[in-house]
Amino acid sequence: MNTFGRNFRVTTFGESHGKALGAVIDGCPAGIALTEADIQPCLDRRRPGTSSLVSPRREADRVEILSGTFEGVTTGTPIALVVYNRNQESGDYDALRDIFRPGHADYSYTAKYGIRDHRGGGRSSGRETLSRVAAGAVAAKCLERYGIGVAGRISEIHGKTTPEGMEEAIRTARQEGDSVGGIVEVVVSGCPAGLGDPVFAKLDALIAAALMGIGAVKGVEIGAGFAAARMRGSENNDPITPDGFAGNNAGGILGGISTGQPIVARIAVKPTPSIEMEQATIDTGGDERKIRIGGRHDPCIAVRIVPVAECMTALVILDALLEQEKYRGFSARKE
Ligand SMILES: Cc1cc2nc3c(=O)[nH]c(=O)nc-3n(C[C@H](O)[C@H](O)[C@H](O)COP(=O)(O)O)c2cc1C
Ligand SMILES: C=C(O[C@@H]1CC(C(=O)O)=C[C@@H](OP(=O)(O)O)[C@H]1O)C(=O)O
Repeated sequence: MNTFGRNFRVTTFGESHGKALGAVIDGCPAGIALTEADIQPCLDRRRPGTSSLVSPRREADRVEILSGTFEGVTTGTPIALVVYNRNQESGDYDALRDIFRPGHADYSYTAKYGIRDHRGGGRSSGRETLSRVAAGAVAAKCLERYGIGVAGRISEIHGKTTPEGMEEAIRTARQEGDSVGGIVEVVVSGCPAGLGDPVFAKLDALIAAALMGIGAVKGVEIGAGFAAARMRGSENNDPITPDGFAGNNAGGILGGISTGQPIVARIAVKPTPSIEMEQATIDTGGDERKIRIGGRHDPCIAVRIVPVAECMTALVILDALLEQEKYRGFSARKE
């Protein structure tokens, strides 16, 4: 499955070491002002090679809009977005052709397809997320019309919560040929009450699926999340007052439907699987092997995942908003 969403439908294509990656959006409302300049800043925040704390792969990640706009405005037809790969250096992966990297998707990918593009993980590469960010930037532009914003931040790296502590944890891990994980928080502001379904397509379920669908995300919590399991009802319930909710343990969602409060989601991001430190694994023939992984890798994916998490959340919120407009539009016509 390479398509996401019910109304604002996004199909992504491409591989990390192929010719290009991109997205096709079907269902974008017409009349939204949209040029590459609306998308590029999001891609710039995600791209590798921007500091010593991220993968040194040098990619400009310039986006081109191929279709779906006329004179800088969306036409309601499919929007195709493309970014060409320029700095693959696929030779880094020659030694990994027949070896499964622990923690990456090599083993399970082979189990599923029986064939694997070993260069950079192919479709399972974190680079695929540039396609979602490009599409998410368009969603965020649409959400501006409704006064809805999505903002993410790193709240923790390897247990450290100060900027200095986080940076040191990453640098130390990298020096030791290792990697670290972290926690990223995403907040949706300005979201109206009433988005999401009471069953199945609950807004929290959709957000969790969207965020868990990003590589390296191993946990999602909404509002108080796992901490709620250690509270009493009297502590966890957000009192309702004539002026609104006093507290937001619910994270802006009750019964799968937005309450109008900020929507708060947090994700647990695992340490980068490709590390230089020696690891035990097997090759495609099932024989024991020891590997040290070279090439260009992120020492901490949490650093780069922030715009990806924001964009996936924006896609969910816009999709839910368009869904809600169907209901509201229908009942308005009945009146
Ligand atoms: C933005 C981003 C950057 C990533 N960078 C790397 C990397 O440099 N090296 C690596 O081994 N994995 C990296 N990953 C993680 C792998 O893509 C991911 O762990 C792998 O696909 C296995 O999927 P899973 O962790 O969800 O099980 C990155 C993921 C994201 C989202
Ligand atoms: C290139 C990006 O991140 C890549 C994500 C990634 C992986 O295995 O997920 C592995 C590395 O790429 P490669 O070894 O294929 O050059 C990272 O640099 C990007 O996000 O744009």
